[in-house]
Amino acid sequence: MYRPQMSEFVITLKCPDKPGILAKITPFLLECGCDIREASVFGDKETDVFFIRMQIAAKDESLPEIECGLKSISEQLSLTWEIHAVANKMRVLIAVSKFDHCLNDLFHKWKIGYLPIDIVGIVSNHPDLKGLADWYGVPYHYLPITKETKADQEAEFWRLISESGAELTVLARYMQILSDEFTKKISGKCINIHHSFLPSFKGAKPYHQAFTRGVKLIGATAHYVTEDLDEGPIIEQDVRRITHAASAEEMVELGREVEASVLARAIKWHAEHRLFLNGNKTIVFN
Ligand SMILES: Nc1nc2c(c(=O)[nH]1)N[C@@H](CN(C=O)c1ccc(C(=O)N[C@@H](CCC(=O)O)C(=O)O)cc1)CN2
Repeated sequence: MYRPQMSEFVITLKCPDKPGILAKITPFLLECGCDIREASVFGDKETDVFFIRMQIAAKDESLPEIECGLKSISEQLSLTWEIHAVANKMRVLIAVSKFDHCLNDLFHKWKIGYLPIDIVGIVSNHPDLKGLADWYGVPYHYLPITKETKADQEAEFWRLISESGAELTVLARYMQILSDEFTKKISGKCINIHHSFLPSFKGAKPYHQAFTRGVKLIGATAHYVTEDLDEGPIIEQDVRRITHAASAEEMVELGREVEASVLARAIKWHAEHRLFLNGNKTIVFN
Protein backbone atom coordinates (compact mmCIF):
# COMPACT_ATOMS: atom_id res chain seq x y z
CA MET A 1 0.00 0.00 0.00
CA TYR A 2 1.39 3.48 -0.86
CA ARG A 3 2.44 5.36 2.30
CA PRO A 4 3.50 8.99 1.67
CA GLN A 5 6.73 10.19 3.37
CA MET A 6 5.71 10.97 6.97
CA SER A 7 7.84 12.88 9.48
CA GLU A 8 7.44 13.08 13.24
CA PHE A 9 6.64 16.37 14.98
CA VAL A 10 6.03 17.41 18.60
CA ILE A 11 3.25 19.91 19.24
CA THR A 12 3.10 21.63 22.63
CA LEU A 13 0.08 23.72 23.63
CA LYS A 14 -0.94 25.68 26.69
CA CYS A 15 -4.20 27.61 27.25
CA PRO A 16 -6.78 28.66 29.83
CA ASP A 17 -8.69 25.50 30.77
CA LYS A 18 -12.22 25.14 29.40
CA PRO A 19 -14.41 22.31 28.02
CA GLY A 20 -13.81 21.22 24.42
CA ILE A 21 -10.12 21.95 23.89
CA LEU A 22 -9.23 18.46 22.66
CA ALA A 23 -12.55 18.38 20.74
CA LYS A 24 -11.17 21.22 18.61
CA ILE A 25 -7.62 19.95 18.17
CA THR A 26 -7.94 16.23 17.43
CA PRO A 27 -10.50 16.48 14.56
CA PHE A 28 -8.29 19.16 12.98
CA LEU A 29 -5.26 16.86 13.12
CA LEU A 30 -7.37 14.08 11.55
CA GLU A 31 -8.38 16.44 8.71
CA CYS A 32 -4.65 17.11 8.12
CA GLY A 33 -3.99 13.36 7.79
CA CYS A 34 -1.90 13.17 10.97
CA ASP A 35 -1.29 10.01 13.00
CA ILE A 36 -1.10 10.67 16.75
CA ARG A 37 1.84 8.68 18.20
CA GLU A 38 1.76 10.08 21.79
CA ALA A 39 -0.61 12.39 23.65
CA SER A 40 -0.30 13.80 27.17
CA VAL A 41 -2.55 16.34 28.86
CA PHE A 42 -2.71 18.04 32.27
CA GLY A 43 -5.30 20.49 33.59
CA ASP A 44 -3.91 22.40 36.58
CA LYS A 45 -6.89 23.07 38.82
CA GLU A 46 -4.89 25.58 40.91
CA THR A 47 -4.06 27.83 37.95
CA ASP A 48 -6.84 26.72 35.53
CA VAL A 49 -4.24 26.22 32.80
CA PHE A 50 -4.41 23.27 30.38
CA PHE A 51 -1.24 21.69 28.95
CA ILE A 52 -0.98 19.35 25.96
CA ARG A 53 1.93 17.53 24.36
CA MET A 54 1.30 15.52 21.17
CA GLN A 55 3.77 13.60 19.04
CA ILE A 56 2.37 13.17 15.55
CA ALA A 57 3.37 11.73 12.19
CA ALA A 58 2.45 13.96 9.26
CA LYS A 59 3.24 14.36 5.58
CA ASP A 60 5.99 16.99 5.21
CA GLU A 61 3.81 18.94 2.79
CA SER A 62 1.05 19.15 5.45
CA LEU A 63 3.14 21.29 7.80
CA PRO A 64 1.93 24.69 6.46
CA GLU A 65 -1.70 23.48 6.77
CA ILE A 66 -1.07 22.29 10.33
CA GLU A 67 0.61 25.57 11.34
CA CYS A 68 -2.17 27.61 9.74
CA GLY A 69 -4.82 25.56 11.57
CA LEU A 70 -3.02 25.87 14.91
CA LYS A 71 -2.83 29.65 14.43
CA SER A 72 -6.61 29.73 13.89
CA ILE A 73 -7.37 27.51 16.90
CA SER A 74 -4.96 29.52 19.06
CA GLU A 75 -7.01 32.66 18.43
CA GLN A 76 -10.23 30.86 19.47
CA LEU A 77 -8.72 29.29 22.62
CA SER A 78 -6.00 31.84 23.56
CA LEU A 79 -3.51 29.03 22.94
CA THR A 80 0.24 29.35 23.00
CA TRP A 81 1.76 26.59 20.89
CA GLU A 82 4.97 25.35 19.31
CA ILE A 83 5.70 22.66 16.73
CA HIS A 84 9.10 20.97 16.49
CA ALA A 85 10.42 18.40 14.02
CA VAL A 86 11.72 15.39 15.96
CA ALA A 87 14.60 15.11 13.48
CA ASN A 88 15.94 18.53 14.56
CA LYS A 89 18.41 17.92 17.40
CA MET A 90 18.46 20.59 20.11
CA ARG A 91 21.70 22.66 20.15
CA VAL A 92 23.20 22.51 23.65
CA LEU A 93 26.09 24.43 25.26
CA ILE A 94 27.50 22.84 28.43
CA ALA A 95 29.27 24.78 31.20
CA VAL A 96 31.64 22.99 33.57
CA SER A 97 34.27 23.77 36.20
CA LYS A 98 36.65 20.97 37.30
CA PHE A 99 34.33 17.98 37.95
CA ASP A 100 34.11 15.74 34.87
CA HIS A 101 31.59 13.03 35.82
CA CYS A 102 28.50 14.80 34.46
CA LEU A 103 30.22 15.99 31.26
CA ASN A 104 31.67 12.53 30.64
CA ASP A 105 28.22 10.95 31.04
CA LEU A 106 26.58 13.53 28.75
CA PHE A 107 29.19 13.00 26.02
CA HIS A 108 28.64 9.22 26.19
CA LYS A 109 24.84 9.47 26.13
CA TRP A 110 25.07 11.94 23.23
CA LYS A 111 27.29 9.60 21.22
CA ILE A 112 25.07 6.53 21.73
CA GLY A 113 22.00 8.56 20.70
CA TYR A 114 20.23 8.52 24.06
CA LEU A 115 20.29 12.33 24.11
CA PRO A 116 18.62 13.88 21.00
CA ILE A 117 20.95 16.88 21.09
CA ASP A 118 23.93 18.45 19.35
CA ILE A 119 26.61 19.58 21.80
CA VAL A 120 27.83 22.82 20.18
CA GLY A 121 30.49 23.67 22.75
CA ILE A 122 31.86 23.51 26.26
CA VAL A 123 32.40 26.62 28.41
CA SER A 124 34.57 26.47 31.51
CA ASN A 125 36.27 28.74 34.01
CA HIS A 126 39.04 26.13 34.26
CA PRO A 127 41.24 24.45 31.58
CA ASP A 128 41.03 20.98 33.22
CA LEU A 129 38.40 19.37 30.96
CA LYS A 130 39.72 20.53 27.57
CA GLY A 131 41.18 17.10 26.85
CA LEU A 132 37.79 15.46 27.23
CA ALA A 133 36.17 17.95 24.84
CA ASP A 134 39.03 17.51 22.35
CA TRP A 135 38.51 13.72 22.45
CA TYR A 136 34.90 14.24 21.36
CA GLY A 137 35.82 16.97 18.86
CA VAL A 138 33.76 19.62 20.68
CA PRO A 139 35.02 23.24 20.88
CA TYR A 140 36.24 24.16 24.39
CA HIS A 141 36.00 27.78 25.50
CA TYR A 142 38.17 28.55 28.52
CA LEU A 143 36.70 31.62 30.24
CA PRO A 144 38.59 32.22 33.50
CA ILE A 145 36.72 34.27 36.09
CA THR A 146 37.59 36.49 39.05
CA LYS A 147 35.37 38.81 41.08
CA GLU A 148 36.76 41.67 38.98
CA THR A 149 36.17 39.98 35.60
CA LYS A 150 32.79 38.32 36.32
CA ALA A 151 30.77 40.78 34.18
CA ASP A 152 33.14 40.51 31.21
CA GLN A 153 33.24 36.71 31.55
CA GLU A 154 29.43 36.49 31.52
CA ALA A 155 29.31 38.80 28.46
CA GLU A 156 31.62 36.36 26.65
CA PHE A 157 29.52 33.41 27.91
CA TRP A 158 26.39 35.10 26.50
CA ARG A 159 28.17 35.80 23.19
CA LEU A 160 28.98 32.10 22.88
CA ILE A 161 25.35 31.16 23.60
CA SER A 162 24.13 33.58 20.94
CA GLU A 163 26.74 32.83 18.26
CA SER A 164 26.57 29.04 18.71
CA GLY A 165 22.77 29.11 18.36
CA ALA A 166 22.51 27.18 21.63
CA GLU A 167 18.85 26.52 22.48
CA LEU A 168 19.75 25.10 25.92
CA THR A 169 22.59 25.87 28.33
CA VAL A 170 23.51 23.17 30.86
CA LEU A 171 25.40 23.86 34.10
CA ALA A 172 27.10 20.48 34.59
CA ARG A 173 28.70 21.21 37.97
CA TYR A 174 29.60 24.74 36.85
CA MET A 175 30.56 26.27 40.20
CA GLN A 176 29.80 29.91 39.55
CA ILE A 177 26.71 31.84 40.64
CA LEU A 178 25.21 33.54 37.58
CA SER A 179 24.17 37.19 37.85
CA ASP A 180 20.49 38.17 37.96
CA GLU A 181 20.83 39.83 34.55
CA PHE A 182 22.32 36.68 33.00
CA THR A 183 19.71 34.37 34.51
CA LYS A 184 16.91 36.54 33.11
CA LYS A 185 18.40 36.21 29.61
CA ILE A 186 18.50 32.39 29.82
CA SER A 187 15.23 31.93 31.72
CA GLY A 188 13.64 28.57 30.89
CA LYS A 189 16.64 27.60 28.74
CA CYS A 190 19.26 26.78 31.39
CA ILE A 191 19.35 23.59 33.49
CA ASN A 192 21.57 23.08 36.54
CA ILE A 193 22.41 19.89 38.41
CA HIS A 194 22.51 20.52 42.14
CA HIS A 195 24.19 17.83 44.19
CA SER A 196 21.52 17.49 46.88
CA PHE A 197 17.83 16.52 47.14
CA LEU A 198 16.46 20.08 47.07
CA PRO A 199 15.15 21.98 48.94
CA SER A 200 17.65 20.55 51.39
CA PHE A 201 21.25 21.83 51.33
CA LYS A 202 21.15 24.67 48.81
CA GLY A 203 24.34 26.49 47.88
CA ALA A 204 27.95 25.41 48.14
CA LYS A 205 29.22 22.05 49.51
CA PRO A 206 25.84 20.27 49.95
CA TYR A 207 27.51 16.91 50.73
CA HIS A 208 29.38 18.50 53.64
CA GLN A 209 26.10 20.04 54.83
CA ALA A 210 24.47 16.59 54.55
CA PHE A 211 27.34 14.94 56.47
CA THR A 212 26.95 17.44 59.30
CA ARG A 213 23.18 16.75 59.38
CA GLY A 214 23.69 12.95 59.55
CA VAL A 215 21.41 12.15 56.57
CA LYS A 216 20.68 8.54 55.47
CA LEU A 217 19.88 9.55 51.88
CA ILE A 218 21.92 11.70 49.49
CA GLY A 219 20.48 12.98 46.26
CA ALA A 220 20.64 15.17 43.19
CA THR A 221 18.24 17.67 41.65
CA ALA A 222 18.06 19.02 38.09
CA HIS A 223 16.29 22.36 37.95
CA TYR A 224 15.87 25.40 35.74
CA VAL A 225 18.22 28.19 36.74
CA THR A 226 16.76 31.40 38.18
CA GLU A 227 18.31 34.33 40.02
CA ASP A 228 17.40 32.64 43.31
CA LEU A 229 20.22 30.13 43.86
CA ASP A 230 19.02 26.51 43.58
CA GLU A 231 15.38 27.65 43.87
CA GLY A 232 14.40 27.23 40.21
CA PRO A 233 11.59 24.89 39.01
CA ILE A 234 12.55 21.29 39.74
CA ILE A 235 12.68 18.96 36.71
CA GLU A 236 14.04 15.63 38.07
CA GLN A 237 15.40 14.23 41.33
CA ASP A 238 16.73 10.95 42.69
CA VAL A 239 18.33 9.62 45.87
CA ARG A 240 20.81 6.98 47.01
CA ARG A 241 20.92 5.33 50.45
CA ILE A 242 23.99 5.83 52.64
CA THR A 243 24.87 4.66 56.17
CA HIS A 244 26.05 6.44 59.29
CA ALA A 245 29.60 5.39 58.33
CA ALA A 246 29.75 7.48 55.15
CA SER A 247 32.15 10.42 55.20
CA ALA A 248 31.50 13.59 53.19
CA GLU A 249 34.16 12.42 50.72
CA GLU A 250 32.37 9.06 50.31
CA MET A 251 29.11 10.94 49.72
CA VAL A 252 30.86 12.92 46.95
CA GLU A 253 31.98 9.64 45.35
CA LEU A 254 28.58 7.96 45.72
CA GLY A 255 26.83 11.06 44.41
CA ARG A 256 28.58 11.21 41.03
CA GLU A 257 26.39 8.53 39.41
CA VAL A 258 23.07 9.90 40.66
CA GLU A 259 24.01 13.48 39.64
CA ALA A 260 24.88 12.33 36.13
CA SER A 261 21.76 10.19 35.64
CA VAL A 262 19.39 12.88 36.96
CA LEU A 263 20.96 15.55 34.73
CA ALA A 264 20.85 13.36 31.62
CA ARG A 265 17.14 12.58 32.08
CA ALA A 266 16.34 16.29 32.55
CA ILE A 267 18.21 17.24 29.37
CA LYS A 268 16.56 14.42 27.39
CA TRP A 269 13.08 15.48 28.47
CA HIS A 270 13.82 19.16 27.69
CA ALA A 271 15.21 18.25 24.27
CA GLU A 272 12.11 16.13 23.57
CA HIS A 273 9.84 19.06 24.56
CA ARG A 274 8.35 17.05 27.44
CA LEU A 275 8.74 19.85 30.02
CA PHE A 276 6.39 22.74 30.71
CA LEU A 277 7.07 25.57 33.15
CA ASN A 278 4.07 26.03 35.46
CA GLY A 279 4.82 28.90 37.84
CA ASN A 280 7.64 27.77 40.12
CA LYS A 281 7.01 24.14 39.18
CA THR A 282 7.36 21.99 36.06
CA ILE A 283 5.10 19.53 34.31
CA VAL A 284 6.95 16.46 33.01
CA PHE A 285 5.25 14.41 30.26
CA ASN A 286 7.69 11.52 30.22
N1 LIG B 1 21.87 32.40 39.57
C1 LIG B 1 22.16 31.09 39.71
N2 LIG B 1 23.41 30.64 39.48
C2 LIG B 1 23.69 29.31 39.64
C3 LIG B 1 22.71 28.42 40.08
C4 LIG B 1 21.38 28.93 40.29
O1 LIG B 1 20.44 28.17 40.63
N3 LIG B 1 21.14 30.26 40.09
N4 LIG B 1 23.05 27.09 40.36
C5 LIG B 1 24.50 26.93 40.63
C6 LIG B 1 25.11 25.59 40.90
N5 LIG B 1 25.45 25.50 42.31
C7 LIG B 1 24.88 24.43 42.93
O2 LIG B 1 24.32 23.58 42.25
C8 LIG B 1 26.36 26.37 42.98
C9 LIG B 1 27.52 26.76 42.34
C10 LIG B 1 28.41 27.63 42.97
C11 LIG B 1 28.15 28.12 44.25
C12 LIG B 1 29.13 29.06 44.88
O3 LIG B 1 29.02 29.41 46.04
N6 LIG B 1 30.11 29.51 44.05
C13 LIG B 1 31.11 30.52 44.49
C14 LIG B 1 32.49 30.26 43.86
C15 LIG B 1 32.93 28.82 44.10
C16 LIG B 1 34.24 28.53 43.34
O4 LIG B 1 34.78 29.45 42.71
O5 LIG B 1 34.69 27.37 43.43
C17 LIG B 1 30.64 31.88 43.95
O6 LIG B 1 30.08 31.91 42.80
O7 LIG B 1 30.92 32.87 44.64
C18 LIG B 1 26.99 27.73 44.90
C19 LIG B 1 26.10 26.84 44.27
C20 LIG B 1 25.26 27.48 39.44
N7 LIG B 1 24.96 28.86 39.38
